[in-house]
Amino acid sequence: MLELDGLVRHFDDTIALDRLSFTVPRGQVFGFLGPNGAGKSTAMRAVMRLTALDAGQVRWDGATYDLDTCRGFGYMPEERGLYPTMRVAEHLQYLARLHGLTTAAARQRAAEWLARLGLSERAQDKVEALSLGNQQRVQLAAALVHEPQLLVLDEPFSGLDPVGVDELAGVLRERARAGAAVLFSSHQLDLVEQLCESVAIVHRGRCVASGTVRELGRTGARRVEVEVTGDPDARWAAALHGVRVLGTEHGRARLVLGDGVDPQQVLAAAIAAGPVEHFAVCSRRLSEVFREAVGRPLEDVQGGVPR
Ligand SMILES: Nc1ncnc2c1ncn2[C@@H]1O[C@H](COP(=O)(O)OP(=O)(O)OP(=O)(O)O)[C@@H](O)[C@H]1O
Repeated sequence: MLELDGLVRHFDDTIALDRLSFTVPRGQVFGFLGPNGAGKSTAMRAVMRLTALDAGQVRWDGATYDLDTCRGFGYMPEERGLYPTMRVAEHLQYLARLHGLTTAAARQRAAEWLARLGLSERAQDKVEALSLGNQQRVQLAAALVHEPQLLVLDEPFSGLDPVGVDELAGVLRERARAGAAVLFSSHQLDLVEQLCESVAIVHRGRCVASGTVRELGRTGARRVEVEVTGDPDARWAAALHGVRVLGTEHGRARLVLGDGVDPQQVLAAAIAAGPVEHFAVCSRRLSEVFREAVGRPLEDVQGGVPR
């Protein structure tokens, strides 16, 4: 288990981490979310002992640890750090050796991970000859090559094509099933919602929401998704007390119900407005949880259209 406990980090007048605390259990793919500049990369660098803390502690399996322990972790930094003129396979073997593998094991693992990430044919190419997305795959292979028990990945999905996204999601699930703790940052909330059991949302250096995606979705005002034939914008709902139309998507309106509003009353109003094609009481989406947690309601950001 990885524990971030009251982390504080200042850069001159900027407070990058402001008593940040959350826990990443083993066996989970854990999403680390937050707006630009919220403190995600700084927190990940602190986990890897690459930045000093003004206060707080990071613990792995209950104990503080040194830089040497970090060599056993898998880390993909925000600033990608490969040697451009090294050949892909040679580069991975070199990094695997740095993580303590024997020459033979390094060669074997490098070949396995290149195959897994679809890069076997590029093994003898120089890193700089690869597209950005493929360089990213090499960087991921570098974080995975020693099959670490803790993976810390800073925006690992950015720049990957949809096949690459699926492959990486599969790899992260597999590592978690093998007992590793997997912490990654992302701005792709739909992907995080599908992939992660739990998330932490950081804003201005503080954890403003954390828990399982399911629990977080259940908190807050209830949502209703409804489709009335001929009225995709749910004009009928605007007149209902305590009901707000968040937006429409594919002909279905998403409504927020205030305290004490009974979904059955809303259903009755929908039926009165016309034939009801669809009606469902639903949880908050992660994108809605996120926007509310960072203080930017959905309608302020997207003109009311949920995505
Ligand atoms: N080396 C540094 N010197 C000065 N300020 C820094 C430094 N590193 C980070 N900061 C500041 O700390 C705050 C947190 O930055 P950080 O990079 O951790 O955010 P982030 O959540 O990773 O953002 P993004 O999603 O844009 O990558 C920002 O205000 C940033 O400008």
